[in-house]
Amino acid sequence: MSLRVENLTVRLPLPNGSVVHAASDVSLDVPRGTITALVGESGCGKSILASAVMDQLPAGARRSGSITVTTPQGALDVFAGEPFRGLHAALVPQSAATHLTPVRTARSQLDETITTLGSPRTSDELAVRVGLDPSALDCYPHELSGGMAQRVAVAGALAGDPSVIVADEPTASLDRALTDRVLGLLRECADDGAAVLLITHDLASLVRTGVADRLAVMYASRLMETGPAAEVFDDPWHDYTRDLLGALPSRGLHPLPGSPPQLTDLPDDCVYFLRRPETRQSGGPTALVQVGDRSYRTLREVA
Ligand SMILES: Nc1ncnc2c1ncn2[C@@H]1O[C@H](COP(=O)(O)OP(=O)(O)OP(=O)(O)O)[C@@H](O)[C@H]1O
Ligand code: NI
Repeated sequence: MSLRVENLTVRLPLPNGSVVHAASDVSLDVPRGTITALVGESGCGKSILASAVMDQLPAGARRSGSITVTTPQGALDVFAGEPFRGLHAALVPQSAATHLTPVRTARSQLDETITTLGSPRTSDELAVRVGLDPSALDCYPHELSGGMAQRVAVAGALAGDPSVIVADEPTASLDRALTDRVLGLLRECADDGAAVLLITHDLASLVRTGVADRLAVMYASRLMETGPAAEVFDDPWHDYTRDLLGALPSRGLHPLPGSPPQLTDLPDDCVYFLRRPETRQSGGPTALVQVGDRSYRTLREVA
């Protein structure tokens, strides 16, 4: 019941000949019973990592490395071509509204998921699990509020009792109260034994709810820092993490300098220094260095 990403590199060739560096040597462990939050600015590669975990990379993607989902029945290589989606690993999509078909009730869509997966669950049982009155399932998606639709999507993800849950911006369109409910739901899934990868750029909610056990910070296709969430929030080691946290309203709303880089044909060097020349940190090949249960990407000092 865990997720292990090892040395995952994903390259997306574009028609114009350039190549998007969507993930570069990413290694990440999400043990059972825990939530790891993957954060970073728009376009840094978070959703590509989610797609890789679900073996749903865009056509033409080149990848190396491995992703293993450990289930009660054993370890499963997600790139081996065996069916596993929904059963061993499930995705909670960003927008339930676009995920659900408008012409059928929530119940009929949930029932279809249950049947396809051969799950012993019932749609009423799943509705209750996610805090929905079962009668809400008889609505069409447009009759549901954003928060209710999102809970239907979570119910669908839970239908197969997955060992691994990947939630890609599951609270993007929700207000604070509903955000906290959906995050609370993911917490319950983890407490029941799932390994949860929560992708979000809503750091404020993470700080407020304390829902994440661990934090992984991504920048320009690479992990910059990982560690216990509370420790990283209190004492970020990498400049990028520090700047990202400094942009929070509770920490002074200091905007990050510049804008995120294009991910086409990135150098092997660490690129955050390009946005922060005053840090006097140069590029040069970098590495993620492990110190206890934390890790951070090293930068070479300018001599
Ligand atoms: N199908 C695709 N073909 C080519 N490039 C893509 C494709 N999907 C994503 N990319 C590129 O890969 C990089 C990573 O994208 P990704 O969607 O993973 O970012 P993200 O961190 O999830 O951003 P956001 O927070 O906005 O969702 C971006 O540069 C994006 O433009
Ligand atoms: Ni994304």
